[in-house]
Amino acid sequence: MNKIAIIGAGSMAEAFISGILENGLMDRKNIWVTNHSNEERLSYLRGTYGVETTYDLKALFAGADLVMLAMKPKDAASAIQYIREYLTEQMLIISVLAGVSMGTIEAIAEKPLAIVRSMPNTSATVGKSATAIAANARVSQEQIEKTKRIFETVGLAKFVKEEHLDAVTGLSGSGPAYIYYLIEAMEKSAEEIGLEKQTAKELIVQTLIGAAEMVKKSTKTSTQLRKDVTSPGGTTEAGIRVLEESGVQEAFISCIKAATAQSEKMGKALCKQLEVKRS
Ligand SMILES: NC(=O)C1=CN([C@@H]2O[C@H](COP(=O)(O)OP(=O)(O)OC[C@H]3O[C@@H](n4cnc5c(N)ncnc54)[C@H](OP(=O)(O)O)[C@@H]3O)[C@@H](O)[C@H]2O)C=CC1
Ligand SMILES: O=C(O)[C@@H]1CCC=N1
Repeated sequence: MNKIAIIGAGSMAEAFISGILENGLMDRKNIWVTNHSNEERLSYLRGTYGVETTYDLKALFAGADLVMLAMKPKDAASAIQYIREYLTEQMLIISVLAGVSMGTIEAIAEKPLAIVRSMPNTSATVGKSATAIAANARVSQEQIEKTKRIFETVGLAKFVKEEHLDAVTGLSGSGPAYIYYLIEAMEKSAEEIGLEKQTAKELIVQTLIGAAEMVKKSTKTSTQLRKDVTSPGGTTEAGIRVLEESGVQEAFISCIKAATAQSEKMGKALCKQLEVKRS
């Protein structure tokens, strides 16, 4: 791989920089990063990872065959407009923007582009992202393979149809937050029932890892695995009864649907913003 220009220097950008370097996929001198205006952040990335940082667009894009869009969706229109003259059809554009379609990116850039749209999650920071990726028709087989290699440096990478990416965003993009929410509840209850904080944390973490491994490796369904824990008249039955009475499973389903709808809404809002600008 030649050179990547990363536009946006936040947590997602850092996860990819770290993953690419740890896996020896690219030389640090070929990873170039820019952001809107936070020079301190660029200095941190330069100091920590030895990557190149700049606000000089000519230098940023010179020889770049990969461009990663890693700003917030609300900043996408202005950021892409700002760099559009440097984007070419030969480059591969990798987007991690929630809710922003490949068509919208081309519309902002006002030119056809080879784009992959992805939805990773913050577990990319520890190489454990669950990432879904879609590619448009201009992306070559070689670029698909490149993309897969890049995303596999931060975890699991699965190709899906673009129409499924909003649902993926609601499910696994936001997913870590749902799990942290559950962990918060487990931590609070551990404190209330008098368990020592550090011990409780270790037990909670191992319980989550163990349950995840069971779902991954067992041939049983998650429903069956839950039933296996639940002895008749026992503790789990008493606990699950409270969850059922409180409609917790339905609430989780509504939560994922709401996040999916929000991803769709964010994409539409950006389209509207563009229409308003043009009219
Ligand atoms: N966080 C998450 O869980 C996930 C996020 N995503 C997606 O990843 C993207 C990035 O998220 P995250 O890393 O959390 O965001 P951060 O807020 O951490 O970082 C955003 C970065 O974008 C930069 N930026 C803003 N405007 C511009 C511009 N005009 N030109 C260049 N850079 C600009 C900011 O620079 P400055 O600091 O100078 O303003 C900052 O470096 C989002 O689109 C999000 O939807 C995808 C999956 C999961
Ligand atoms: O909350 C968000 O919009 C981003 C996208 C997926 C996770 N975080």
